[in-house]
Amino acid sequence: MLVIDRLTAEGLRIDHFRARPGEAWCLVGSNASGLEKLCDLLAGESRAYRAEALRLPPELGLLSFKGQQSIFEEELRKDDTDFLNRLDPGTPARAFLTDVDAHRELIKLFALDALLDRGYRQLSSGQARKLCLLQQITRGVSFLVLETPYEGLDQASCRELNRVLAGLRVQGMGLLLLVNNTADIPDWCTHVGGLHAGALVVQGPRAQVLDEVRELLRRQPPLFRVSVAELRDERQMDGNGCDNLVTLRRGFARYGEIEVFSGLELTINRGDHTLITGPNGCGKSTLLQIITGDHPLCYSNDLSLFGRRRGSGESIWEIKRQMGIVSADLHRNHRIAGSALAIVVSGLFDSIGLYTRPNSAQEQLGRRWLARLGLESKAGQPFRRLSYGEQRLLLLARALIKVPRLLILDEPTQGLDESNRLALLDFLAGIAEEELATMLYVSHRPDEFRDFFRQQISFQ
Ligand SMILES: Nc1ncnc2c1ncn2[C@@H]1O[C@H](COP(=O)(O)OP(=O)(O)OP(=O)(O)O)[C@@H](O)[C@H]1O
Repeated sequence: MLVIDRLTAEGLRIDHFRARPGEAWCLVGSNASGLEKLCDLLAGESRAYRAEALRLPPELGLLSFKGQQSIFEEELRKDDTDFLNRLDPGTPARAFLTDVDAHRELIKLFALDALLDRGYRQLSSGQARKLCLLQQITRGVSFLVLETPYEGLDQASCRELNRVLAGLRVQGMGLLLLVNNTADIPDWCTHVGGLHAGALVVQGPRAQVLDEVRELLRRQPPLFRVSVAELRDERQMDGNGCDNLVTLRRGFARYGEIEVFSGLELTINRGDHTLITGPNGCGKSTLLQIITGDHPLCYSNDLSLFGRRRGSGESIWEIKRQMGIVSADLHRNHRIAGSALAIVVSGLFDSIGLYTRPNSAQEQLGRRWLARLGLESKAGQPFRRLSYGEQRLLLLARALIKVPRLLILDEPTQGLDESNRLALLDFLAGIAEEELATMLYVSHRPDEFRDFFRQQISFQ
């Protein structure tokens, strides 16, 4: 049983909460609701709280964005590439799991069976997330806390996860899900609660409180409030006038002997907003990294960007100057010290972190962006200390600050709550209407497949 009584911490207050045996809970809250703070407390990462009681089940498994980031950073620390004379693949996936043989079926359900000998850092973001989920599930704990567990999973994996969790519940596993979109409240939850402005304001049996919880989230105004009209005036580049932004002929990607895709034809002219879909691990991020120049295969592919053949003497900075990028990879690589303001302004320099002193106009522009995200009071706070959702908003601002010609958005709404997600999508629709930028957008969520996309690349 999980017990919380009279708990207060910065940004969080819970008077009374019980997750009793036989109950399956889902707590819902927006990005600023305190949900992530609660997750930190349950993970034992924050000791700055006072409580009459905070009793956690003795065998507790927990999946969170922060936990996943720690695994990634630990893998980087252990990297022995310099000593090995070859790329260090890192800890193999199987080492994260308990009793692989006993869990073969489960591992297969999540399409990880062929990847058990692959290093953690060689997994796609969805594959890594599924591995972290299975790491917790296979440990045989009696209680699981999962922060937005469906995020980043393809549709088939979401369905499987739902089925698996429903089964675990029937077997007596205690479950507490923390989600920020009401669409992610699973049917099998017996109890639901809602956080608002740092407090658990509603909780109870699902049938009694579900509508109230939904309404709570629906009423929450988004932090992301950006007007497309303002951006028109802030546009800094017209480019070289070339309408062709990307042409990839017979595109291919492989890692060693393993082919990811081949024979891919892609043409993106100005206004050809392109949606990329497909299951976890099919090559969506690899394709985008080839386009952004963040993958070594960008040189061996027949690729032209902004009218110039890649590898014809242009600098990567000339290319990056015309792109704005948001991805899970970029997010997890933001391990640098830097304030919220610095991260936003770094978008003008295309660097991870800020190494050039911005002039006052650039700084003012950065502050304007923070205000548009409702984060102006956090300008000086370290990026890494902000919540995952706030970090994601800052990375969006970093990508948008120069109003680039090509916006490359690889699951940009990860970590955003319902209202911010909708606000971002409406904003992108406005960008498309005003022809301010052309978008290349990866998503697993059908509710993000908006009308403004003019073409779709669907990997199988
Ligand atoms: N460094 C690497 N070495 C070997 N294989 C890799 C490496 N990086 C990625 N892969 C593999 O390449 C495939 C494509 O990965 P990619 O990240 O492009 O997938 P994705 O479609 O973006 O997946 P997701 O939906 O999970 O984000 C995956 O099967 C992944 O395991």
